[in-house]
Amino acid sequence: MIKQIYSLIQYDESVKTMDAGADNIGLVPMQNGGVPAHRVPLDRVRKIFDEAKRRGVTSVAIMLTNDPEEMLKLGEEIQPDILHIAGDGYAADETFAKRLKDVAPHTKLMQAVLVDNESAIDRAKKFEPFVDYILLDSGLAHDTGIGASGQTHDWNIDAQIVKAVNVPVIEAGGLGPDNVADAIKKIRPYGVDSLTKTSIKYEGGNMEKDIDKVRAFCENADAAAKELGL
Ligand SMILES: O=C(O)c1ccccc1NCC(=O)[C@H](O)[C@H](O)COP(=O)(O)O
Repeated sequence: MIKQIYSLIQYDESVKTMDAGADNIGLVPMQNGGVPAHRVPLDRVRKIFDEAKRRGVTSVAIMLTNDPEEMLKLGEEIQPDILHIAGDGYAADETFAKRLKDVAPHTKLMQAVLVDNESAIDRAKKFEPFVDYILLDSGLAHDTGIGASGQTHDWNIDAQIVKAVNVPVIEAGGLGPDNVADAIKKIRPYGVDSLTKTSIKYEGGNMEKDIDKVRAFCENADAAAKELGL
């Protein structure tokens, strides 16, 4: 079971998050979009992703800009393991996937799908031919994009999507140590993601990871997956 932990800002918390069991770590490289306090300067992104690579942890660059040219430029500059499109104004298409391969040949593409009703099943299927991962999420966040809401959604729809698409699915939206095992049992995803419920949030959008919660999230996810033989 892949445990994906967002959104890292500082180098030290990134190291502690990897020590606590994260398989994928995600952050928002400096861009025109997203919560200003979450944006990470590119020199720090490189330092964090270099450390992830050294440990065999997967690096994810979260795209909240709605400009595909800016996404491709960031992909080329950073060469992350995964580029995750999470904005609500632009979704990947076949042309984007090909252009990303040209500029970042080893970077996989993850597309967020907003699960608001059953039409999400067809929307997820549309991405299947050209993305490497689908992330199912709640939203919309009050400030931007799909996600970071801390809210769950209808898991029955997610379970249908996991069966309907032939792409690894990461489950997101309101997951924390308390409910990650239930989500895995109900949905049987490839991976699980957490932001709000494994973070301490401060005024002005500042936040840091709560490492005890990150560790509990990873342990509970692994225990549920083991119980199910996943
Ligand atoms: O990572 C961010 O800063 C972010 C900001 C605005 C929208 C989405 C963002 N991240 C996308 C993610 O995939 C989150 O981890 C996912 O939405 C889960 O969030 P939560 O429900 O808060 O656990």
